[in-house]
Amino acid sequence: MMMVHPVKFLLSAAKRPLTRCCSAFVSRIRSLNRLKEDDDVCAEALQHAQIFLFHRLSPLLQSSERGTFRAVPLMYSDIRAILERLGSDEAKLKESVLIGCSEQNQVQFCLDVGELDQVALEEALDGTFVDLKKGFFVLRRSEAPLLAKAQALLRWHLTTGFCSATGRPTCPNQAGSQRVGGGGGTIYYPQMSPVVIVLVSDGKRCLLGRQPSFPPGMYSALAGFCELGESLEETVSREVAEEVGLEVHNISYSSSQHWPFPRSSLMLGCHALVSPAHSQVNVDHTELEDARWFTFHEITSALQVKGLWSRGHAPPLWLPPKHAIANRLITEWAELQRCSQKAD
Ligand SMILES: NC(=O)C1=CN([C@@H]2O[C@H](COP(=O)(O)OP(=O)(O)OC[C@H]3O[C@@H](n4cnc5c(N)ncnc54)[C@H](OP(=O)(O)O)[C@@H]3O)[C@@H](O)[C@H]2O)C=CC1
Ligand SMILES: [Mg+2]
Repeated sequence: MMMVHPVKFLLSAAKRPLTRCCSAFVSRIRSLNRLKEDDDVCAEALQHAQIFLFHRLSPLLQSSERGTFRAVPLMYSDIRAILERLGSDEAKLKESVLIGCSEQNQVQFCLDVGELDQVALEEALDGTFVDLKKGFFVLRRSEAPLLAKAQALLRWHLTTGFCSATGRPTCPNQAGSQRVGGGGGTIYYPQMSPVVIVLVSDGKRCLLGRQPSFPPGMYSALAGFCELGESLEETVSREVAEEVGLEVHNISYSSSQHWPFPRSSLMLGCHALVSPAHSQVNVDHTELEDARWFTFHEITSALQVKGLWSRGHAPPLWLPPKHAIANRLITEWAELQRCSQKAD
């Protein structure tokens, strides 16, 4: 198995002095920003960083206990040796893209080696390149967002090699946080799509819908892409009206999440109410296979379902896994119901 050296890139590589009173978090953020701004400092950091390898956008994973996967961070020198063995060279490592910095001050990059032989790489690295759609839900919750971010950035680089206006090549900075060129010196930044996801309640029940592509029995909160010119509240109102024919009020923001499927989205999680007198659902079947109201009892039972079930023993309702913001919204709603039932 490939050894990962415990070398840490000390943030002192960022030479700009930081104010003494900075918290560790602020120091980390500012140092990361410096790496995005200064190609030389970033190239130096790369030599001591953890690098997560991808093959055609599938991350390198190792299976661990109880059917889970874990990410495999490698060091620069390890990857250089493997690249040389497989007929590539150190220059490839320059394509690495900065993705973050751990709490232990370990700078983290990712690199796609999709042009190299997958089987030979997997043998050399003692791991498997796993489709993120499969790997995401069995990765540790601390690792899944990092690999999702890495895949999003790598995909963006793969698809923005040329300027859409001039057709000329664009060139990344060393951190891979932007691409410049295309003839006019235009700077291109990674793009993502804002999406609202809303848990609608009538005070006693919550409304969930399912798309034909969902696994059997799975229902989730309603979601939809923001249109240009809309506020968060306007998107929530429009999506609920379009998909289930209801008018919502009391929209409140809960939290957000980067979501990698099918492409990078910023999921903006909300709660909203409908009046119990106007809660008759009218589903648009071009968008949803079904949508219906669920009671507190149905939701709390579904939240207790753990892991996968055997064929023939599927629960009546299956909710999105804990990695998904939909699960967080449903859990928040159930908690609120529990509190208000206690207060009654
Ligand atoms: N993390 C979580 O908990 C959850 C995440 N989600 C995610 O939310 C996202 C949106 O939900 P969904 O109900 O599908 O959205 P919508 O209800 O907006 O419907 C999707 C359709 O909108 C069109 N569309 C409009 N703008 C875009 C855009 N920028 N990118 C892609 N398609 C666009 C596409 O139609 P066409 O191709 O016909 O033009 C697409 O098929 C999904 O990607 C889904 O993965 C959903 C539920 C839970
Ligand atoms: Mg939708």
